[in-house]
Amino acid sequence: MAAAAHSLLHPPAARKAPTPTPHSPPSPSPFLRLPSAACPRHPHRLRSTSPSAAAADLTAFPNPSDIFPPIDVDAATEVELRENGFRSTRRTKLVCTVGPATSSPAQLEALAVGGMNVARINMCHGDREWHRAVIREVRRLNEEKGYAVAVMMDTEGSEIHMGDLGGAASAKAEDGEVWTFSVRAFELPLPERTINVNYDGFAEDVRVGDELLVDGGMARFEVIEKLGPDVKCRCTDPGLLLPRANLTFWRDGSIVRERNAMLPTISSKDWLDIDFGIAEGVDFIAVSFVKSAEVIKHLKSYITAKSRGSDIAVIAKIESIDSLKNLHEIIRASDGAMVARGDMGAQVPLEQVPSIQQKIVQLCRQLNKPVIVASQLLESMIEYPTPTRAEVADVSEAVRQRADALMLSGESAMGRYPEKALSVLRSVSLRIEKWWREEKRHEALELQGVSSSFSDKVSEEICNSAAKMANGLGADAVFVYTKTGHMASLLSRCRPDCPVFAFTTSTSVRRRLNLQWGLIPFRLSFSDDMDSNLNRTFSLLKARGMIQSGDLVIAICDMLQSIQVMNVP
Ligand SMILES: Nc1ncnc2c1ncn2[C@@H]1O[C@H](COP(=O)(O)OP(=O)(O)OP(=O)(O)O)[C@@H](O)[C@H]1O
Ligand SMILES: CC(=O)C(=O)O
Ligand SMILES: [K+]
Ligand SMILES: [Mg+2]
Repeated sequence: MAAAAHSLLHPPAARKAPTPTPHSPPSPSPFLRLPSAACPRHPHRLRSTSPSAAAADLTAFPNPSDIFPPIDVDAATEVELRENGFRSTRRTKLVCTVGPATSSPAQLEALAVGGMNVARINMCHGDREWHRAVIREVRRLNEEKGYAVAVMMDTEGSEIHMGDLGGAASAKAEDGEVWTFSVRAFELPLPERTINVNYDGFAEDVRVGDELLVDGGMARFEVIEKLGPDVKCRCTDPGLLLPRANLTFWRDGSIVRERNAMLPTISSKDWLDIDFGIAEGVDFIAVSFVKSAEVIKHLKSYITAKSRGSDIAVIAKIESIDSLKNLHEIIRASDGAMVARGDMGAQVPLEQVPSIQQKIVQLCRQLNKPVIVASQLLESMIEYPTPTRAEVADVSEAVRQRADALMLSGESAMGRYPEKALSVLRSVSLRIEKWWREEKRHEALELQGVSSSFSDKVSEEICNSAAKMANGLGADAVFVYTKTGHMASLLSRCRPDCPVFAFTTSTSVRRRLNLQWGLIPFRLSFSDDMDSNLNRTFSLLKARGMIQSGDLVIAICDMLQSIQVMNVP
């Protein structure tokens, strides 16, 4: 299949919502007694008419609820597959923080069309009703329009931060101005140049002469006087103060961690938010300011007990010095990690952030955990319609490191150009991935074994071999039939040259696979008869224009420890 040329920063014309497949409507199978050939939930999706597919449906899956719809893939991905061919589909996944700029149904749909794989909501901002409305709208889009956008809830955590500025969108601190940072509760409106601080011990812990950094240095103050609960500070680096911005204080060149180091990673408010997330069925919970593996293990067992079967993935946000000390254990205990460069850059010298990013990305790959690179990737696009060259280079570097996902924060939450920012991530990812495939494919990362049990080791070896064969033979795709998603993630870990079509029976596994590099997750019911699975998949995908006769496919499966190589008939 010809790869369409993707021009940097000039993505193809904005795509419309998917249109009906251009096939003539098939006649309904006599066995299935369907009212029409169209899927009732997704009327634009036509069912396959191939006799072999119908026969496979009938023999392996007699329950009609398993058959509706026979195969399901994210609508935006389907358009991309049909337009560009699957060799050039995007491998790097995209996470968008949803905020006031993107919370309406139309804005959310525009992000889904633009390739958002995961919608992130940040519990630092907004109230639960607001977040509930966003989660439900994403679910509705998935149900009614055929997208497969997953939802990630990000906890507030209990680090020190400012209050909400009495409702103002931002405040400007100018050089030399004196501001009051206070732990008092104020009546609204807030007195002028006053900032509320959420941590009760703040006024006791800081000392005159300390430096106070807002958002890791977006504005800087010097503590000049302490008056009971009030701390007077002079602005030494002017900047914009945003609601609930993070605060750190520094003494003699290092960050001060007094009693606030003892604050729990998951606060009582966070636990309530987590209950809310479980009840709303989010796919991922990202835990802010993780310090140890214990908190991740605790949360995972809490989720298991509370959510009875539905598995929510726990993502460890690496954004503090403590998390760096315990990096291996934390990542091992988690289902994935986020390089949260915003707060990280407030805790370690900025020049260390790039090497820390690279280290975390590589470690996650070794340990087979998806990793998200987050914060300020396209910061200038909060205000401007094009990124800086340096931002494009930063995005390129994260793609080149082969991180699983890139994340937009303020760019999509409250910026002026959320869709443009997303399209920049998309086109830079596509361009760098293509360049990598063409030029850099020999710079492979030496992967060590990650499995402990014998059967997992077998799965891992099969995935390694399948990926190697796919590269060696120039295969068009690897197909993996997986109930839990585990084999799909092992394949993704190999970062093969071709995309991985991951077929799974469960919608929640399918949404979780959305975060992993190079996977195109499909929901499909399948049996342990691989020949019938393959025939059925080929005819379903061919009917939808997603594969063609002659395409070379390598197929593996959870249940059978074999590798098949075949051309699509
Ligand atoms: N739900 C929301 N309601 C209002 N504003 C929001 C919301 N979500 C995000 N924002 C705005 O977008 C900005 C960037 O969002 P983001 O989630 O990246 O915040 P952050 O403070 O950088 O992240 P974190 O708190 O996880 O470190 C926030 O500072 C806030 O101004
Ligand atoms: C995303 C986030 O929490 C950070 O960068 O700090
Ligand atoms: K957060
Ligand atoms: Mg943070």
